[in-house]
Order: sequence, then structure tokens, then C-alpha cells
Amino acid sequence: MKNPRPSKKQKTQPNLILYSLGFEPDIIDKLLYLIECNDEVKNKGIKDKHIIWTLLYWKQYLPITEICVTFGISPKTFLNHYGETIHALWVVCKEIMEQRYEQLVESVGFLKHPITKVNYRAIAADSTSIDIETPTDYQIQKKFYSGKSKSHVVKFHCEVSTTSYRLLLLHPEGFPGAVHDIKIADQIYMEKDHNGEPQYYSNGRMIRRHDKFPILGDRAYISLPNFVVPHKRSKKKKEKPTPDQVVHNNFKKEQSLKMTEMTNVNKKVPVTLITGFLGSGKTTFLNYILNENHGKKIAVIQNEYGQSIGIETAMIVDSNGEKIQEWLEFPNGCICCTVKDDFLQSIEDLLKRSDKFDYILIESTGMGDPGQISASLWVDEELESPIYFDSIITLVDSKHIEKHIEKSKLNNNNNNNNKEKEKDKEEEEEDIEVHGTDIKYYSTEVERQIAFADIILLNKIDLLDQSNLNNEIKIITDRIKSINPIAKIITTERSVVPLDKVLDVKAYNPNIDLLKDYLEQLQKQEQQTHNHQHNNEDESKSCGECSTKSNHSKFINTVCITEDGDVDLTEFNRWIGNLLWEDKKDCIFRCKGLISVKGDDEKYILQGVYATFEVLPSGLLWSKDEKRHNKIVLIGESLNQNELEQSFKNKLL
Ligand SMILES: Nc1nc2c(ncn2[C@@H]2O[C@H](COP(=O)(O)OP(=O)(O)OP(=O)(O)O)[C@@H](O)[C@H]2O)c(=O)[nH]1
Repeated sequence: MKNPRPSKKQKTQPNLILYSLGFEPDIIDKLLYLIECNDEVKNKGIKDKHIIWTLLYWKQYLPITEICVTFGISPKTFLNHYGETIHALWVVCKEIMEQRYEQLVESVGFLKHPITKVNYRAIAADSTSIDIETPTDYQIQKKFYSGKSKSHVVKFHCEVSTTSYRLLLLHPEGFPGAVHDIKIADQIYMEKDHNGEPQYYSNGRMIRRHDKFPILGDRAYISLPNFVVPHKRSKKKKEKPTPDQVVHNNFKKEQSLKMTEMTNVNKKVPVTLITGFLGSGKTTFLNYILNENHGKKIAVIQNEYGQSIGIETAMIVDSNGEKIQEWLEFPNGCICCTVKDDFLQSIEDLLKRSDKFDYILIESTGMGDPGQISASLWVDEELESPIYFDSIITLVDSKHIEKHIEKSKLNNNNNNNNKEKEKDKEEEEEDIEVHGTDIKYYSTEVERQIAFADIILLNKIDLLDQSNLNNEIKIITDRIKSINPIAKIITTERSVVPLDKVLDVKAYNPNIDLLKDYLEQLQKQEQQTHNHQHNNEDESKSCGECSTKSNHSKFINTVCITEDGDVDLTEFNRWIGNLLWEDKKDCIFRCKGLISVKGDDEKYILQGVYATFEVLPSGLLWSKDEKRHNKIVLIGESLNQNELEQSFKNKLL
């Protein structure tokens, strides 16, 4: 078959006007080629000159009259061709974008190595350069020369989602390489009127797109108001240490642990999120902490669901019990409904306004989703937030937990009473959503609060049957573990618990000791399940314990993957990223794991809340006689053990 691509001889010389405006030199050839290849538009008689006119107008480089004067055509001639050409360009544009996307993936670092935990902003933007042939004209050479890459380049501005890492925007306008990123962004985000003039607010400030939705960028964008940039340059990636260096470093780490804690971590203010069902004892817990001899100046932020006013209180209590009232403003009544960045920003602002408090307790609404809040507070080191997210503590009313959890299951039970049946159906429909052929069951708030917890306070144990207390506690504990097997469960009366067990526990640090605790708990539980086996199905059906357990997993379940061997770190990041952002998006609430990375003597730790995750070295080495293995715990809705296990196995080296 004849190749419709023009031969070298026939090739149109790049038009200088387009060229100087930053188009790739052979853009017209490429477009013609793509039009020729496309059945829908190939017979429209579109020529290079039509494309040039159209691009000049389409990109608003020249008004129609100027195009007509420059090319010696009438406005009618221009308009006759414009419609068809623009349609043809639209048709083939998709292909151009795909081609360019491939180039981008090759050339942009952060697409190849996605940022794993920048949840601070939803969009990251940067400009990327694509090499062009060296222009012959010296003046044009100068314009396109980039000192950084030591070549002639055209720059394109792009935006990437920091959660899905998808390319959200590749601005079609190319800029000569010598232009600074900030100028490009300025042009792109500037709101212009139909004459191309910048628009201003009444206070004189220039209007920009994304004004209310700041974009994450590197320091090149430092003076642009809609960009959030790191305060200082990120540290260069350290070279991988040799095994000896790791031992040495660990020793040093241990020695300086206290110092480090005092200087680095403790400089930041820990934030603990307290959640729990209505009446579970959250306020009692808060009051208990505030009245204990904690020696801290604590800020308490309360967020009550359903308040119509967009103002929440932030109460600051010093170590002497003195209270200062402050106000925080949220656009909505509930933390979890606001843009998460606003919430974090509000806390940071509060810290600026009222320095010198050393702990923040957030009492969340009885109906809020702790996952959303914690994901917004668990920020990247590089963003240098003055706070760090310590843990989620969920209070559970031990007397009424059964009722709360059972409520969700009742919705799915067939009830012979017609009236109730209909009511059930309505409620059930609220809980079920169809995704393709899959039916997904949504968990209730109380289950989610348990699923997201790092620590669970099993409160109000004084209300349980005291003559059978141990047994009652065991039943409730098992029930909780069936939802979240890795949370630490502490029984309490009137929420009284030693403060060091609940404050500053650093649940989100890559802390191998904590993880070991979690995994040991899980192991014990697996052991129990193993020991509790039946000879046949009938025996199992008639066993009360089993029938209750099987019901537990209806909404939220835990998948635990244990596999010997190593993984490639990049591949593992891709695998878990794909699960959290695509395959099981919003279905996996929490993940934790111990990962064995090929070629690395350190154990790695996986931590995740919703789509936010990180995999970091723990500082602890695999010992020589230890079998290298991976253990991953995934807590979520309707998770399939076999499917996830198999998918992970495929990633093992
Ligand atoms: N018997 C008993 N009562 C408790 C215990 N803890 C709290 N309470 C009582 O339970 C009630 C609810 O406690 P709160 O601390 O207000 O619960 P909450 O979670 O803040 O409630 P909401 O603000 O409605 O979400 C109060 O009357 C407390 O005194 C406990 O361990 N035992």
C-alpha cells in the first residue's frame, strides 16, 4: 500500500511564522499526514496553507483581517476553508495528543515516577520540553535554545492529577525554550477577554484560572499566586547505602532517636483525629485528656455535622487549663465535605495566628468519614507542613456496637412483612451501587470509623454484663477485628486510658515496631481462624461463631496477603497505585504492609489511607536467617482474597 506520507523532497518548509510561535518545525507535515491517513477527513482537499491560516486564527495569534492581508486572501476564502480544516484538526488532534503523551511520558520525570503521597493539592503542573532540530536562523536558534537541556526545545505546559497521575492538561500551545516556566504559566492561567487582554478583579488583582484551586508546582512558580511551592528545594535522592552503611545508619538512628524526635518531629504539631458514633464517648474522652496532667497546650477543633453555619470553634487549652477561644472558618459545615486543602490550610493558619501550642485534637462528627479527613492531613514531608498526622482514634460504644453494625446488615435481610420489606428495599438501594456487573455494598458509618482507626477505644464497658465481662469483651473485640484486624483495641470506662497509649503514637511513621504489633495481632487472628475449623459444611453452618463471622465480612472485609520473595519497588508502587486509584478505587480504606524490596537489605513499610499511600524503608534490616517475605493487609469493601493475592503474586520477582 502506498504510504501517504510526503517524501522528503515534497516536504513543506516549516512556516516561519508558525515556527517562531513555537510550533514544531514539521507540525504542518504531521497534520497533513494524519489528515491523509484518516478516512473521515482525507478527501476534504485540505492543504498546508489552510492549516496555517487555521492554526494562526485558532490559536488567536492573528485576527482574520491580518491573516487575509498577510496571505492575500479574502475573508470569504478564509472562512470557506476554516470550518473544514478546524473539523479535520479536531478529528486528528486526538492522535497528536497521544503521540505527544508518549513523548511526555518519556521526558517528564514525575510521570515516570509518580509522586506517591502529595495529597496536599489535586493538581501538579510543570512545563516539559521537547527537543527540536536546531533552527538554521541564528535569531530563532537563540529563541529556542534552552541552557538547561543544552538543546533547542519547545516547552509545553501540562497538569497532572496528584492522585491518579493522569495527564489532565497538555496545553497545545508550545513556547520557545528560552521562556521561563513562570511566564508560560502566567500566560496560560491568565484570564483574558476576547481581545486577549488580561482580566482583573475590582481590587486590581489579576484574574487567573484555578484561582480557588491552587496548583502544586516546583519552585520555578514561586511568585505565581495560584501555585503552592515547596519552601525549599527537595533534597537530592540519596544513593542506596551498602549493607554496612545501613547497619551503621541504623545504629546512628537508634542513638539519635530521642534527639531526632525532639528536634524534627516534635517541631511539628501532632494531630489526632477522634471519631466515633453518636454518644460513643468522644466528648468525654476529650474532656478527660484536657483535664489530665498532659503538660501540653492543646488545640481542640470540633466539627459537628449538620451545622448550617460555616464556622467551627477551635478551642485552645494550655497546660494550666486556661482556655482561649479561637475561630476557624470552613466553607461548609462538615470537614469531610470541604475541599481538603482548605481544612489543612485552616489548621496551618491557626498555627500561624496562635503559635506555641503543641497538640491538635480534632473531634469529628458522629457521621463523618474519617478517611477523607485523615487523607487530607497526612501530608508529604516535602510540603513542610507544620503539622503531622498522628493517628485516628475511634470510640466504640461497647453496649450498642452490635446495634449499629447490625443496622447495615438488617437492610439486606429478607423480611416477610411487606411494609418492612419495602422500607428495607429503599434503604438497601441506598447502600448498593452497581458497577458494571459487580454489586458493591456500602458500609455504614460506624463500620468505616472502625475500619479507618489506628486505635479503638472500646468504651462504656461498665454497661456490659459484669458477671460475663471477659466473654462479652471477647465477642465485641472479635466483631471489631472482623472489620479492622490491625487496629489497637483498648477497653475503657468513661474513656479513661493512659495518655501515652493514645497521644503522639506516630501511627503513620514507617515504624516497624508498630507494624510488627499489627502483624502479630493479625497472625494470632489467622491462627484462631485456622484452629477453628469444621469437618464439613453442615457442621460449619450450625456453628454460631462461624455464622456470625461470615456475616461480618459482608460489607467490610480484610484481605491479608503473605508471600515469600522480593518485589521490584517501582513495580510494587505501580501495583498498589493501580489498586487504589483504578481497580479498587475508594473500595480500599486502609492498607498496611511489610515489603521485601529486591536488592535492598532494609524492610519496607506500606501505609495507605484511601488513595494516599507511601512505601518507605523502615530502617530495620532483614536478618540473614530470616526468610524474606511480604505481608500486606488491605481493609475495604467487598475485597476478593484470591483475586488480590493472585494479582500480587504476579508482581513477585
Ligand atoms: N456509663 C457510661 N457512660 C458513659 C461512658 N462514657 C461516656 N458516657 C456517657 O455517654 C454519654 C455520651 O457521651 P459523650 O462523650 O457526649 O459522647 P459523644 O461521642 O461525644 O456524643 P456525641 O457528641 O453525641 O457524638 C454521656 O452522657 C456520657 O457521660 C462510659 O464509659 N460509661
